[in-house]
Amino acid sequence: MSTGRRETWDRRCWSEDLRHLFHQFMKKCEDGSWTYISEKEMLDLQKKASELSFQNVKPMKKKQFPSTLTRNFQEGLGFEYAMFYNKDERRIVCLFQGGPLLQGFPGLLHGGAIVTMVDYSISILSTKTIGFTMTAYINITYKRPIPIGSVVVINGQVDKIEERKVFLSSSVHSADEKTLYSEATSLFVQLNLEKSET
Ligand SMILES: CCCCCCCC(=O)SCCNC(=O)CCNC(=O)[C@H](O)C(C)(C)COP(=O)(O)OP(=O)(O)OC[C@H]1O[C@@H](n2cnc3c(N)ncnc32)[C@H](O)[C@@H]1OP(=O)(O)O
Repeated sequence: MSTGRRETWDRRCWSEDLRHLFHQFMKKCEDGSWTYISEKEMLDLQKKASELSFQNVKPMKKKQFPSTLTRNFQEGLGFEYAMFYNKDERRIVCLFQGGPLLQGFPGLLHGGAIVTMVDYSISILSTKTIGFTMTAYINITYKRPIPIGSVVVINGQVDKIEERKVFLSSSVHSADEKTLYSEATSLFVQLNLEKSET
């Protein structure tokens, strides 16, 4: 099934900064330490998630699952991002450019949009680390406001795994790494599908 979106490097709405960082990370993928998480992989994850049955939620009918929140905006107006995964280091990097529909204070990104992108990035990391998980909590500290249209780098890492619990920390920096915008700590819990199906 098509996402209706082209792969990221085709997007005209990307700023020069985002394109530059994207190509830097694609270079890091050449030795296999990092992998780019493609639109197809994102879509496959979303599709698999839609087929799960847990907490009395019935699986969705095949071919009737919507995109995740972050892909439901017209190109350039909402969440523009690309993610890279480092399996050995249990890390994820999300290059993120927030568009005008994500505005809070005039000219600045809404805090809800920022935490959405952080949460989604680390949910991909925790899911790739131990299987499907949900956010139990995410504690975010906003240190500096993020201008609409600027490019930020979200770094997420797994700090600790205790059975079904994955503890993660994350940060949001400017592309030049000089400004720390936000920091977060979070717990994701692996879905207990057996328990929820009973
Ligand atoms: C592929 C697409 C992915 C996109 C996902 C994007 C990320 C999201 O938006 S997820 C949506 C937001 N999150 C939610 O809606 C989750 C709502 N909460 C829940 O459903 C449940 O509380 C859930 C699944 C987190 C945990 O429930 P359950 O599986 O029954 O676990 P439960 O047995 O209660 O707890 C397991 C362990 O976690 C701990 N735990 C659970 N919640 C918390 C919490 N909030 N704080 C601290 N510890 C917690 C428990 O204490 C327990 O620890 P231990 O094993 O040491 O005793």
